[in-house]
Amino acid sequence: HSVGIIGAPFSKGQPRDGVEKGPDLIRAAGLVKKLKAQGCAVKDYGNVTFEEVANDEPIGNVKRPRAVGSANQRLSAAVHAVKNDGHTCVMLGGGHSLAIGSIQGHAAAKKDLSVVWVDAHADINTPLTSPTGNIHGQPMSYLIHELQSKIPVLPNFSWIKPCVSAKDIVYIGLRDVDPEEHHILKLLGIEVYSMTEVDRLGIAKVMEETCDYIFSKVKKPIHLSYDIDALDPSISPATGTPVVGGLTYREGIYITEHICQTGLLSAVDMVEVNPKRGRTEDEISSTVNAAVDLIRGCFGKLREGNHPADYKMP
Ligand SMILES: N/C(=N\O)NCCC[NH3+]
Ligand SMILES: [Mn+2]
Ligand SMILES: [Mn+2]
Ligand SMILES: [Mn+2]
Repeated sequence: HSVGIIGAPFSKGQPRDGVEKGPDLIRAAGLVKKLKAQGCAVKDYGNVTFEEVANDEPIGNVKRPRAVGSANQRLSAAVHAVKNDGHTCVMLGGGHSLAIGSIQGHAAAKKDLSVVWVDAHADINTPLTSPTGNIHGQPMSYLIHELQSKIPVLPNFSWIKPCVSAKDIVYIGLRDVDPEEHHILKLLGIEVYSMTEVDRLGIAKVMEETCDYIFSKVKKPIHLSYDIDALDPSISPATGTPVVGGLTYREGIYITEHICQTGLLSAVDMVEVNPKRGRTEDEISSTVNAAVDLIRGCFGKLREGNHPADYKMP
């Protein structure tokens, strides 16, 4: 596996700061070294620098539109470059509003994508349905062809081109969905494996059905957007909007192992790690270590163990 890492220390899609510390915390936990140890070629492209935007007044109830739009435009260019260099892109957040730039930049390089969104939340409010106006609850709405008639003009958002079809999206882990989002999911017929389906089917069947669904038509590169709050707060408490009844560590890892074995993973986001939301160092390290382990699972780490193809027994 050839991996390109981008840090996106950005928090303005949501009201709680601290999430901008995610990229460097994940690096400090040894991500690059561990990926190299499991046989990956890794290039760390560093952190995207974001411009300060003054007087970023809300538009309607959409908060910090100019900062979020500008940050995602820069992130989009960075992801596009990593893909053009031939790597699988790992975007370390930062808040989930960054999926706008990550998916846009990925689509600029790869055209048609499948999106697997692992999250307690659907993040599919439009600017007009969002109860809070926080853009990290809205990123998908800016990306989906079928929702474009519902998106108003926003400053610094004009560069965004819708690039994902509703039929190419699968959600896993949902358990805190706004009524307006639920209506959108049903209206668009988007494939959803909420925690109910995870309980009913078990994670193996969920992943089998997910892959059957996204491969039922032509096979497309996979964009895996992983919000750490998909995991149960007992594992990943240091995050902005924890929700009880989440994925176990084992289920979370199974998802990444299964996606890896498809051979189609083309970009992964790991977002919403927020050290300021951990009450103890242990809570922070549990959250950060889970993020690292999930990424390692995306790139071939198996719980049965691994050994290099060229290993020669002494
Ligand atoms: N973690 C969050 N999204 O994934 N928070 C914002 C969405 C709340 N409805
Ligand atoms: Mn955000
Ligand atoms: Mn999210
Ligand atoms: Mn979430």
